Amino acid sequence: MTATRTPDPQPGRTPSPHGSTSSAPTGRVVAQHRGRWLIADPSRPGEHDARPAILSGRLARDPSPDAHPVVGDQVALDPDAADGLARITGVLPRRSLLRRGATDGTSRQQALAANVDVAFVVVPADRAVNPRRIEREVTLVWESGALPVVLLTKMDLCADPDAAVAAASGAAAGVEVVPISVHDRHGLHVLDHWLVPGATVVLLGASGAGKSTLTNHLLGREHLRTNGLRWDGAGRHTTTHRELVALPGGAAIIDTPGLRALALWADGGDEEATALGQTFGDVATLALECRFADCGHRREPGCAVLAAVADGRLPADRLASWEALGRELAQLERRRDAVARAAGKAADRRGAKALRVRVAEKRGEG
Ligand SMILES: Nc1nc2c(ncn2[C@@H]2O[C@H](COP(=O)(O)OP(=O)(O)OP(=O)(O)O)[C@@H](O)[C@H]2O)c(=O)[nH]1
Ligand SMILES: [Zn+2]
Repeated sequence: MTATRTPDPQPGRTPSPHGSTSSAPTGRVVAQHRGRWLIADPSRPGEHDARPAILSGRLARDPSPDAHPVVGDQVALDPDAADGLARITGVLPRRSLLRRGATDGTSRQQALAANVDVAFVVVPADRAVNPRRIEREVTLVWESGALPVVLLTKMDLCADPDAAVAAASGAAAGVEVVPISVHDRHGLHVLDHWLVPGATVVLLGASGAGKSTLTNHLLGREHLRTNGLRWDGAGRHTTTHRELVALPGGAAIIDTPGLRALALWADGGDEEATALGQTFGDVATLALECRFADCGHRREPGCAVLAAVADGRLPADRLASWEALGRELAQLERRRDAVARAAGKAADRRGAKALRVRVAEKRGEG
């Protein structure tokens, strides 16, 4: 990723959600809290000078999934409300959208962060690398439209660095794997590659993986001391958590509760097949060699996937994981709320595809 993007629209003048040019002011959602959204000037992402806003009546009544803004969104504003509180009138087209599936067994989803460019999948190397978890998280990131990058953390505590890198690389075909240690300051400069001005990043990963340690390193001490988010003019602050925060070099990081450990969510259509195929490129490539185009890779004659398992080229666990994630995605797809299917998805999907094409081009260049 060598080209520097300028994702933020020019302050004050951006395409409206409907594509026409509008002079409505815009801003970026840096935090969301009990019916209030904290909006920053798009030219200065981060918590500084952010101001509170609520949804316009029309937007508040919009029932379509993903209609309401989340952290990272670019929004159109009506600044002229009589009570001095800005109204969010619309959400501008998204480059990506990270969602988490419902934890209650329904097909309800929750959008967590928008316009994320790069998701660092944080994997601790002080213990055995878990390829199944990497497969899941990388698939979810591809699905969102962001670019996944695997960070192997705590390399200073890693017993067998080569084996850890090999295990992580094997789980995420085609995804860059970066070994780092915040403790030793090892490998951290490599992250500058993605932390370009205007980029938005998130860290995903299990508890204890090293996300906070890395976030604090990236933010620097200065930011930690002034971590309060302003919600009103009365000097009240919330200090419970960070949301979207500007990094010293001009990138921004989104760190919200619930984003760190995501359940898989399928977007429907061909998207999940694409995301799965990107994570499991090796299996997908093998499957092209199966005798039958609709091979289920169970007991079919001439199955290239089973042949690869039999002679050790493909770990049986990886095949099982591919099948399990495929089943999970198919099940989510079946349970999906019909409303969600119909409403508001097309624009999202086009955005995700466009970004994926850009990412693919960039990876091809590099
Ligand atoms: N030796 C060493 N320890 C590290 C490194 N990075 C993080 N740790 C330690 O690993 C532990 C977990 O790190 P955290 O940053 O709290 O992990 P987390 O992913 O934020 O965990 P949650 O907040 O539970 O999601 C802490 O004790 C850190 O000090 C590193 O590079 N080297
Ligand atoms: Zn097969």
